Parts: sequence; C-alpha cells; structure tokens
Amino acid sequence: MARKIGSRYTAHQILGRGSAGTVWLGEGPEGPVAIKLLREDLSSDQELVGRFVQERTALLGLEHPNVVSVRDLVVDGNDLALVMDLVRGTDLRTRLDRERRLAPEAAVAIAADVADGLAAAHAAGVVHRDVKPENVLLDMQGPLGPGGSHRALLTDFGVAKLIDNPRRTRATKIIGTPDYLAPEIVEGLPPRASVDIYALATVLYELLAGFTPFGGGHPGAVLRRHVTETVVPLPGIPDELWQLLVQCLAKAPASRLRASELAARLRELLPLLAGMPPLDVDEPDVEPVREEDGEPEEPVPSAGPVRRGAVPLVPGARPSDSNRDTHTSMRVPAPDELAGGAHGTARAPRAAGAPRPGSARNRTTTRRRRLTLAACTVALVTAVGVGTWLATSSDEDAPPPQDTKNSAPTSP
Ligand SMILES: Nc1ncnc2c1ncn2[C@@H]1O[C@H](COP(=O)(O)OP(=O)(O)OP(=O)(O)O)[C@@H](O)[C@H]1O
Repeated sequence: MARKIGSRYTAHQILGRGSAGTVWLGEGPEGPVAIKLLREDLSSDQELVGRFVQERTALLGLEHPNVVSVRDLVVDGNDLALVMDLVRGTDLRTRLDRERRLAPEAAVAIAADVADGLAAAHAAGVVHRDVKPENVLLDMQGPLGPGGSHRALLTDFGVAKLIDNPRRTRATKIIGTPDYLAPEIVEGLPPRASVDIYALATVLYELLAGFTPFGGGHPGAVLRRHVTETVVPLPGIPDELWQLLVQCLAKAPASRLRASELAARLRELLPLLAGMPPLDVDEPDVEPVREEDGEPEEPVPSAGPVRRGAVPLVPGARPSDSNRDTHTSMRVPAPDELAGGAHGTARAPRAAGAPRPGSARNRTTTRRRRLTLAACTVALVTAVGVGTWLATSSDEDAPPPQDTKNSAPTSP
C-alpha cells in the first residue's frame, strides 16, 4: 500500500494516527523518514496551506539531539505533509501505559532530555504548546541513559500552531490538551515559553505519580483546577525534586524556571535518585462536586473511549482508530466557571493504603481546602477579567480576534 508523497517521498506503512493526521514510515532520497500526512479537511484549507509555507523556516530550522527534526514540508495536490526524522522506538505514553509509573531516576532523565530540547526551541523563538507524553518519542536504538532510559526526543513542534486557525480557534478558544495547559492559557493569555515548562513539569509529575496533578473528570473542571488549585505533595518524593516541580508548576509564569536551567537542575538530581524504586502512590479519586449538597459529580463526556477528559483539537478530529483524543478546543471559561462556585475538586494523592477521601478526616480537610479556594476565587475574579471579556465577546458578531498565534514564532 505504498503511496507517493510529492516527488521525493514514498509512504510505506502506517506507524500511527493522531488528531491531525496519520504518521507513515516512508522513504526519501536520504533514507527512511517518518511522514505526517495531515487530514484531508486540514490539507484542503487554503489558509492552513499558506501558514504551512509561512512557517517553513521556523519548522525546518530546529536541529537538536532531543528534538525530532522536520526535514521537509510537502504541499502536493491534496497532500500536506511534514517529513521528519524517523525515531525507532516508542512514545512516552505507551511506556507509561505499560509501566504505570517510572522510577524517579528514569523519569527525571527523560524530563531533562525534553527540557534540553525545549531550551533549543525557545532559544530559536519557538514555543511547542503541546508538550505531553504522546509527543515525546523514545529512541530505542541508541545507548541507554541514566536509570536505563532511552534518549527522549520532543516531536510535533509547530503543529499546534499550524493547525491553529482564526476561523477554527478564535481568541476565545483554547488549544491544547487539558491536563497539561498552563493557567495563563486558561485565562486567555498568549502562550509563551513558560507554558512549555508548566506542561513538562506536569509530564514529570505524571511519570512519577501515574496521573497528572490536575486531571480527571470534565475538561472544564480540569481547566479550573489549573487556575485555582495548588499541587499536592507526592508521598515519598525527595524534597529537592519536589521543590523543582512546585517551582515549574507555579501559577505565575515568571516564577517558573527557564528550560536550560530546568535541564541542568534535573541532571544534578540524577545521582541522588539512582536506584530509587517508583513512588508508592495510589491514584486519587476525583472528589464529587458539593457532595454535601447532594449534587452529582460533573459529567464526563460520553463520546467514545476518551482517556484524558478531552475533546478533539478541531471538529471532526477524532481519529477512527486511535484512543488518543488528547486535544481540546474550548472557550476561555468565565470567572464563575473557573471558580466553580468556590468548591474544589482537588485530587490529593494518597500514600498507598491511606484512607480514601470521604472519611471524616478527609471531609475536614476538604472544607479547609474550600475555604482556601474561596479566597483564591476572589483573586481569580480579578485575574480573569480579560478572559471574561473575551468569553463574553465570543459571539459571531464580535470583531475578529487578534490571532496571537498567526504571527512569527512566539518569542519565549
Ligand atoms: N518521527 C517519528 N518517528 C516514528 N514514529 C513516530 C514519529 N512521529 C510520530 N510517530 C508515531 O506516530 C503515532 C502518531 O503520532 P501523532 O504525532 O500523529 O499523534 P499523537 O501525538 O499521538 O496525537 P496528537 O497528534 O493527537 O497529539 C504515534 O504513535 C507516534 O509514536
């Protein structure tokens, strides 16, 4: 089932599908490549094709051992394709699904690799905007690194930005994957390099814990938690590593580390973590919303096997044979939606065997947390003022939004 892609490439076999298209194992003049063929409805969009060509230099310019390089962009008839280096291995989501939690040394080594890749991208003025385990590939042909981990490479650079389109995603819409979205994006601010640091810290937390710090339940609830809730410590995590995570999950973008510093600090921790087993943490339950009021828990979208509380990037984006519906395109929430009536849905991780939420002890903690959240809400109402204006002006008569993502690569 080989097919020609432009005049230089042949696609031989499907490696996998994502929300934007299909990735093929292919062949080019210089040997094997991976070819990401965008979905037909995207490739027939003239505006997107124009953007594709416009972004050419930024996309082709990134060369780093921890970045999957884009070698070529092909616009040929109905085909729109990114030709990338072929990584022989697997993606981090697959490894995480298999192992559930990684040993801290391996998790930190992978995160350090990704941080190095991000540092190179940020230095070139490129923000990834969709850092998540699905977009980290593990090179299984190269030598093993600390903790027996394979070299990690970040892929899908610029794809979120390419697909972002004023007609599809007005300034009032959020593009990204709910579990990994920085709070400032939820508040409607343009994405800067620090959103990648927040997402990477979320990935590192997930590698250590087996779940993301603010995930679970309805995407709207996830977005709200990013803005209102603080991350709860993981039992047994070394303090130095925890402090790094907390700093990079800071609500204020300026408080987060830069990618190069994060990479260096993570690598410094590797000797301390050598030989440490995976953390013994039980996945928390999502607390029901207002259980005292007898209100039901927020509904989880029922369409298909959605694993991470997400909806497709753009309408119709749900791939038929993939369970990786990991993008969302949502309206910027209004303050009251973000505040959620000041009732938290925090997911406190429990040491293995600790009592589940709902016990008398936990109800007290919950009430205390809600009081804190009520205070946060007051601050939040001010903070999301801009978001509210955007959200309430999202009707079709509104003036065209400023497309912050349509300009030259976002500067870090
Ligand atoms: N350069 C590459 N080399 C080898 N395999 C790749 C490469 N790029 C992607 N793949 C594989 O192709 C599959 C689909 O990748 P793709 O980037 O389209 O989807 P995704 O990142 O899982 O989802 P989404 O695009 O919705 O975020 C993945 O399983 C990934 O492992």
